[in-house]
Amino acid sequence: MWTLGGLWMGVGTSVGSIMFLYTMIQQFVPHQLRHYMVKYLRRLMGYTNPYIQISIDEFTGERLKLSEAYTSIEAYLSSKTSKMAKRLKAQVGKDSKNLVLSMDEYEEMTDEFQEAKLWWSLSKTTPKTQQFSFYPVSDEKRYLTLQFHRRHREIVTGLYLNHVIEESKAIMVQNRQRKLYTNNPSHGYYGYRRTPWSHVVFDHPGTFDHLAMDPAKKKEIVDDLITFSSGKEYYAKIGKPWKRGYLLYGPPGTGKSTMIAAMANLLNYDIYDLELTAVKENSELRKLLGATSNKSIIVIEDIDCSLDLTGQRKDKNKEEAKEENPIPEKAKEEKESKVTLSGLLNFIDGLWSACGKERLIVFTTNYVEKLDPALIRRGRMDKHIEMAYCGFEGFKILAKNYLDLDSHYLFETIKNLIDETQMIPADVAENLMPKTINWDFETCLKNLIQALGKAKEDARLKAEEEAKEKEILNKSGEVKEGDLSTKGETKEDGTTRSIDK
Ligand SMILES: Nc1ncnc2c1ncn2[C@@H]1O[C@H](COP(=O)(O)OP(=O)(O)OP(=O)(O)O)[C@@H](O)[C@H]1O
Repeated sequence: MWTLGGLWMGVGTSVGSIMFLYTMIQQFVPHQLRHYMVKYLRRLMGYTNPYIQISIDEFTGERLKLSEAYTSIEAYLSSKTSKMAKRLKAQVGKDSKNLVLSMDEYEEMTDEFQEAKLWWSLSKTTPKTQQFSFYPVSDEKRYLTLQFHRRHREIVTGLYLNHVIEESKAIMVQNRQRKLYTNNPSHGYYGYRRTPWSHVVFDHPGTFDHLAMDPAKKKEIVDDLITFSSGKEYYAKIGKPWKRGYLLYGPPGTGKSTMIAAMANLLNYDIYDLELTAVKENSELRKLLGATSNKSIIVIEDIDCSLDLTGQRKDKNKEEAKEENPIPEKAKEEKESKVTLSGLLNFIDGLWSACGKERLIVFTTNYVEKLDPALIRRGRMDKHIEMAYCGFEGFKILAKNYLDLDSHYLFETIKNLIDETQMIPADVAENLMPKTINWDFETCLKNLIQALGKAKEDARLKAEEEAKEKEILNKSGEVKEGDLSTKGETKEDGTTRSIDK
C-alpha cells in the first residue's frame, strides 16, 4: 500500500537537495540576501514537488467556530479509517448516538477516487509557550491535510471534494441522534434561542413492523416512502420540489402517531411537531418553516382542531350575516393576526417548496370530512391514508408483537368477531396485554374475545336505539329522512357533538 512516507521518498531526492540548499542559505547567507533566496527556493520547490497539499483547520474564524468542512471530512474519513488506520480514536460525537471511530493524531490513510490516489493525514499545532495550568490546555489546533499529484488537480477540486461532502452527509445522518422539535412556547422561551423550535432526542421505538394494519397497505406505504427518499434525481428531473404530503385520517387510537414515528425511524428523519394554535400569524409560520432542516417530517396533528380551517374560506351566508352584525375592530384585528387557511396553503406550497429538500409534511385528523378540500387535494396531501379499526390481519400483528404468538386455536373465534366489530387497535392491544406475572396465551386471547363480544353487543344495542329514535322522529314529522346526520355526530364515547356546517 502507498503511504505518505513512500510518497515523500519518491520526491525525496530532488526535494532533499533543495532542503540542503535551504539549510545552507539559513546558516551562511547574510540576512539581507536571505529573504530573496528563500523566496526563489520555495518557488523552485513548487516546480520540483509534483504534489499539491490542501489543509483544513478544525476551527475557523476569530471566534474559533468548529469548521463544517473539517467535521464533514472527519465523518467521511471515519468510515474509511475504521477499516484502514492502525491508531484510532473513539468518541461519542456531537449529536451522535454511536461511538464514532476516527483517525488518531499523526495517523495517515490513503483514498482512491477515479484514477487519483489521495493521502489524508491528521496533525496538530501545539501552543508556542507551555504554561503551567490547572486546566487542560485547549489551544492545540488540529488540521487535516490532503495531498495528491498535481495531474489530479481537476478531479480532486472538481469532483472528489464534492464526493467527500456528499458521502459525509449520509454518514452523519446515519450516526446522528434524531430530534423531535416543537414550537410550543411551554417548552421554553424562544427569545434567547436562535431557532423558534425547541427539541428533545427522538427515541420512539415504533416501526412499521409494530403497526397493526393490512400488510398490503403497509407495504404500499413503505414502498412509497422509500421511493420518495431516494428520489432526488427524479424530483429534479420533473422539476418538482423534493417534498411529499401525507394525510393520515381515522378514529382516535388507530395508530396515526405511531405511523409518524415509524416513518421517521424508517427514513432516519427528524420530526417537527408543529403546534398551529401556538402560531400567532402567517409570518411566524414562515419563520418556523425556514428554521426546519432537510430530511425531516413536519407534522400537524389534529389539523381540524388546530384551526377553523373550514371557516376561513368565503362563505356567502356568513358574509351576509357579517354585514348585518359587523365584527368590532379589535376582534377583527385579532382574527386577522391568526394563521389563515391561505397562510397554511402557502406554508405547504409556497415557501415550503422553495427552501429545503427531502421533507414530508403529515397532517392527521379524526374528521377528514371537516377539512377544506383545497388543503388536502393531491399535490398538497399526495397520499391519503385511512387508519381503520382493527381487522384480523392487524390483530395477528398485535398478537405477534404483544404475545409473540403466530397461531392459536382461539384465532378463529377472534377472526369471526373482529371483522364484525369496530374496535380500534389501541383497545385490541390493551386487551391482549398480559395483566398478571403468570399470564398465559389463552387468558390474554379470552380477554380480547370477551371485550370484542361486549363491543359487538354495545354496537347492536346502540343501533337499535338509534333506529327507534329515528322512527319516533319520523312519525312525529319533525325531521325528514336524512336530517338526523345534520344534527350531530356520534363520538367515540357514545355521546354526540354538534357539527358546524
Ligand atoms: N395500528 C396500530 N398498530 C399498533 N399499535 C397501535 C395502532 N394503533 C394504536 N396503537 C397503540 O395505541 C396507542 C395509541 O395510538 P396512536 O397514538 O398512534 O393513535 P392515534 O391514531 O394517533 O390517536 P389520536 O388520534 O388520539 O392521536 C399507541 O401507543 C399504540 O401502541
